[in-house]
Amino acid sequence: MTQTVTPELRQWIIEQARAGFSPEAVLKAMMDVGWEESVATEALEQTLEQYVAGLAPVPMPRPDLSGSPRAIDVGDRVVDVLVAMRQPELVVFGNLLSDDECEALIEAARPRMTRSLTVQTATGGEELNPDRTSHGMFFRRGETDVVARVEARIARLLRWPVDHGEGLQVLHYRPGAEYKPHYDYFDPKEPGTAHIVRRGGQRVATLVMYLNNPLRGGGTTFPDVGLEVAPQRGHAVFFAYERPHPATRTLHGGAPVIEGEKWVATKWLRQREFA
Ligand SMILES: O=C(O)CCC(=O)C(=O)O
Ligand SMILES: [Fe+2]
Repeated sequence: MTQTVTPELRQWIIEQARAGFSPEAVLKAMMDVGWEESVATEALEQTLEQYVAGLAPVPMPRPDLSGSPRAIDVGDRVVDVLVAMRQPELVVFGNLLSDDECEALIEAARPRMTRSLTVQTATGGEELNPDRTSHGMFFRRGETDVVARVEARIARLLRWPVDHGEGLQVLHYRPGAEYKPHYDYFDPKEPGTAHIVRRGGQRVATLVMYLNNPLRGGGTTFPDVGLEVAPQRGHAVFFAYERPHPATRTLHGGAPVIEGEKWVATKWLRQREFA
């Protein structure tokens, strides 16, 4: 006797998937009530494929690169698109910040710099990290006029609300200082992550803005793809990670500064409002 796959069965399969059951578990449940393995497998594959294809894409911060623009007008400035990459999803921008804005950010940050800490996903606290020998500070969102202006510009460029962003972080590297390769998302396997993402959800994208010109060294490296972005005042590198997984190839680091010093401002974007 041939078995037919009804709309009710397809609906049931979708409900099981949405409840978090693995395809293997659903297959076993179907076979337990008498479905032939080949029919059940086919029904599962077809139904889930159609279901996933019909899902709305997850909204993400990203610039509008449709039509391959050479530059993007964000209202108060025309930002150059210098490099765009798919894997990792990455864009290098030129002319995002004016020299005056870079200077103002450095001067407002300078008196508040302390040795950089990293969020410790094991506990949800913060720790001194030997892989990170820069000094840093955080601005509150909108803390100064320049901060507010830059944040509003980023929101228009990346089409992501200001309130979904963390406060701007400023980092200062002296010769020899570096930030070893790391991911910016919070590792889902670490016990502290659940607590961290309660506020604003995961990090889904990063914008590193260069505030000065180191003489040598200090690029932002992406070891998985052998890419190094030169730190050039007013430029920025954007990269996005739709899920917190190494497959996004967003492993990156701040290469050691060889000569001169390096100042950057980092904006991390969250899934939801970061209150
Ligand atoms: O300094 C850099 O180039 C990278 C900074 C960075 O990775 C970060 O702030 O998360
Ligand atoms: Fe980073």
